[in-house]
Amino acid sequence: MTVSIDIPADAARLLAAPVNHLIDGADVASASGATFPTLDPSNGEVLAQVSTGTAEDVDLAVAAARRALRGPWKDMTPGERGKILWKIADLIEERTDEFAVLESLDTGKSVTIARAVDVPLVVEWFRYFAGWPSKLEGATIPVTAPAGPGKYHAYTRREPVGVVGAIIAWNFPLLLVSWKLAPALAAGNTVVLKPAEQTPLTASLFGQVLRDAGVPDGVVNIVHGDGPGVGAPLVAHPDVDKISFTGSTEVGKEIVRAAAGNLKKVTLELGGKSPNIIFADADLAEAIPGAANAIFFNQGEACTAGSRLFVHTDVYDEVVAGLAEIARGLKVGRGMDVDTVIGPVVSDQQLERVLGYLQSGADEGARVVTGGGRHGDVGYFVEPTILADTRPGMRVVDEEIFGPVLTVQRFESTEEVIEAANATAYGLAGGIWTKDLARAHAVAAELRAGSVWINSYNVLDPALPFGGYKQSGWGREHGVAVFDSYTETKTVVVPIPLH
Ligand SMILES: NC(=O)C1=CN([C@@H]2O[C@H](COP(=O)(O)OP(=O)(O)OC[C@H]3O[C@@H](n4cnc5c(N)ncnc54)[C@H](O)[C@@H]3O)[C@@H](O)[C@H]2O)C=CC1
Ligand SMILES: O=C(O)/C=C/C=C(\O)C(=O)O
Repeated sequence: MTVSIDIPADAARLLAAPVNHLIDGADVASASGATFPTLDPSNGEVLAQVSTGTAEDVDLAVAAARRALRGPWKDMTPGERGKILWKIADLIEERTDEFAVLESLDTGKSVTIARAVDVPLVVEWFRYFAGWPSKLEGATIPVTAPAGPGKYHAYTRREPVGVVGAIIAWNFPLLLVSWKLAPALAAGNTVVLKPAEQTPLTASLFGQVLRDAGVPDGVVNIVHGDGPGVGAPLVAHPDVDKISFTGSTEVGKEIVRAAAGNLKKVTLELGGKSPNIIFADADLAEAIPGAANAIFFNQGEACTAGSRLFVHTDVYDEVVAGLAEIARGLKVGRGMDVDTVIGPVVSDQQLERVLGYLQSGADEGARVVTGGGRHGDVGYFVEPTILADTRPGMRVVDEEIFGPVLTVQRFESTEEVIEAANATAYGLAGGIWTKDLARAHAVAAELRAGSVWINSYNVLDPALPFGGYKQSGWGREHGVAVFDSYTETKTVVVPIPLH
């Protein structure tokens, strides 16, 4: 019998009222008064009405964020900022069920996974960055030119970049909020957040948490709406100092062009088509479920998804058979059913995209081992799919699908698989499964990717730098590395006369 989760009372209240913007600490409707519906991807029904932002709302939010840079936020000690970030973590943790349910309803993902993975990770992200405000140090630097040593005292300060525009995607809506806001706030910036139009709910609940945590008005502003209506004016805004973006490579390129007006800083966390390599000596009892999880986690809607599997020819048939057995056993269903593993993809548009890829794979000669089509005829469900005997040049191999679809290719030599793994426009992540750790490290060094997991996959941590080579992005998120893009370094020089 399928057990479904009930909607907690607080979450139900949020769904009943219009989901508004948060501007200068106030819950406000759009200047235009317009709204749009956010839908439940398991059945296409309306979950809530959301205010539709425009450039006018963006202007108000940016002005509030600019003012807040000069307000009480600026005068707080690093310790006070750290305490606020820790408080945000505590409040999210207390409201785990509410956040998990809203995330599941809005994205379609499993509520069980949202509760066990998404929300706890968000809490960890805020706790990790709560420790950083007091550790953002400059340096004292000895100078040689133009004067001799000892004549000048020179030091650096780490200062906030200023107003950050954070534009995020729909696959991990709350987690992406934490990836952008925790470091931005730790460094003393103020923020205008634009959630994805498909998944506005947890950002709205997060807005309530901010007030309860004592974040001063205007430090974080949230404007809902679509890319052209809200994202584009935010990127083009002359009073925004930095854009931090997670989404498609195509929009990432548009953002780079649009940010040129005031040469605002841009960091991009974009798409991927990550290789996952199983060598003949791998522990297949680990590698096969590991490869399945690498693609099917979050319905394949993960930028890091291990979507191109390379298997040594000696174990190819065994691996493909093992993967097919796992894929056939995955429970596809509503995210709100506790035993669901594969929920619907986020929207009808995403469903059409994924089905289009499945059709092109079939047309181009991929062998459908299991899955290959839509699951049911209500909601946006896709069957967990394994396409074997695929090759470069097929769209399913070359392009990011962002659904539960794995392509499998055969290889014989290490050199051959390194070349094939790197033959992609992307460079976000990769996986290597082998008992030969010397080979694993050698191959890890050759992969052109920002994260490589050995005998594991998708291990993410707030302390570990994360980002892409090639067209997977610019800059690094998480860890100390993220502060390169959330702070400006100021050099201060003063003469120190001897008398
Ligand atoms: N790197 C990642 O984690 C993600 C990658 N994708 C990839 O992108 C594909 C399409 O998904 P979409 O939702 O259409 O991604 P998208 O890149 O269009 O949307 C991501 C965010 O960018 C905003 N946006 C769209 N156009 C904009 C513009 N001109 N200026 C500023 N902001 C803009 C959207 O409103 C949303 O908040 C997916 O199938 C997947 O391949 C999608 C989501 C996340
Ligand atoms: O593994 C996780 O919990 C989260 C992964 C997030 C991404 O891969 C993403 O942002 O797409």
